Amino acid sequence: QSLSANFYSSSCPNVLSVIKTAVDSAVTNEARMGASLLRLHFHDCFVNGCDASVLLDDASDFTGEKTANPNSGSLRGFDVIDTIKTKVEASCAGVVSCADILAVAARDSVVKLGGPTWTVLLGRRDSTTASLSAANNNIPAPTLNLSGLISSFSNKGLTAREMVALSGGHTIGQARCTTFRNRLYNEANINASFATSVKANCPQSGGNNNLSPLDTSPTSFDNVYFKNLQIQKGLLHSDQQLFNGGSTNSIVNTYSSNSATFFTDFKNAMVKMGNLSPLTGTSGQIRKNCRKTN
Ligand code: HEM
Ligand SMILES: [Ca+2]
Repeated sequence: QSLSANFYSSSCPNVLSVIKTAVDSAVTNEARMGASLLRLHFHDCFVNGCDASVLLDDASDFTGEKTANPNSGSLRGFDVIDTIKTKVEASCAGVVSCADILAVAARDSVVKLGGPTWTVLLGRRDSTTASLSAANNNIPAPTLNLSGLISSFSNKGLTAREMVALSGGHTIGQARCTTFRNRLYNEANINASFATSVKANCPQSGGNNNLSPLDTSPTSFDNVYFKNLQIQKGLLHSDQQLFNGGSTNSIVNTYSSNSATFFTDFKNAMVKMGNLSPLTGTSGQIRKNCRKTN
């Protein structure tokens, strides 16, 4: 089976409005939550497909993905997903998957922060297991160079251009000092005054969890991330790799000068990422609680 826009139109007609209301309220309360929900969907889809594996706590028969290196002490938004799931279960028990809730919440987050909208295809089901090792191996690290970033996305069937568009997700949200310290203190392709100001909150030792914004407008989904890359103000090593004289410089230039092109490419790439190996039909299950299998 393939996913479809109207999957819940008779079984749970209000599901999209329930999710939107809850996301709007969570993002109004804390803008960063929109970023966190977008990232949750990405970290779900890159690990054995969009099957809500990222939401599972450790269980007796598997270790969850929450303790994987890219996720531990970093992923957030699980409580918001739980709140949404409780509301959805109240009107449509056992019908809507956690994986679909994540995909819709990611879209609604982007829209709430000023980004493009798109139709989320639905009908994903939830996994009955999780993979710590796949999370460690498949989620790209911020230490990767351009070639590593391109291969990481190409392993998921995504092109270099789609990798650059999706990296534009870093137009919102924050990162911890531990993920960009080496760039601040040891890299040359960084704007000097930018490095100085970020160093103030990310010392050479200590402060691992201190946060800095991923672009200079971290609560607006816009193309400022790409404008920042052009002036060597990428926060992560991996961000600046997209504009470091290589094959993706021209894509960054395009997105920087034309936000409509960025928005179109971003939403198309989000739909493609959202289609990564979903469980459909009778595979998997509809979890009652997103944190554990039924
Ligand atoms: C291209 C490869 C990517 C790498 C190496 C990467 C790496 C990272 C890192 C290291 C952080 C900071 C985590 C922390 O300090 O706790 C982060 C945050 C974030 N990432 Fe990525 N990421 C990538 C792609 C993506 C994609 C494709 C999306 C979504 C489409 C995305 C969305 C986000 C968001 C929204 C945040 C901020 C989350 C928050 O504030 O809670 N990233 N990423
Ligand atoms: Ca921004």
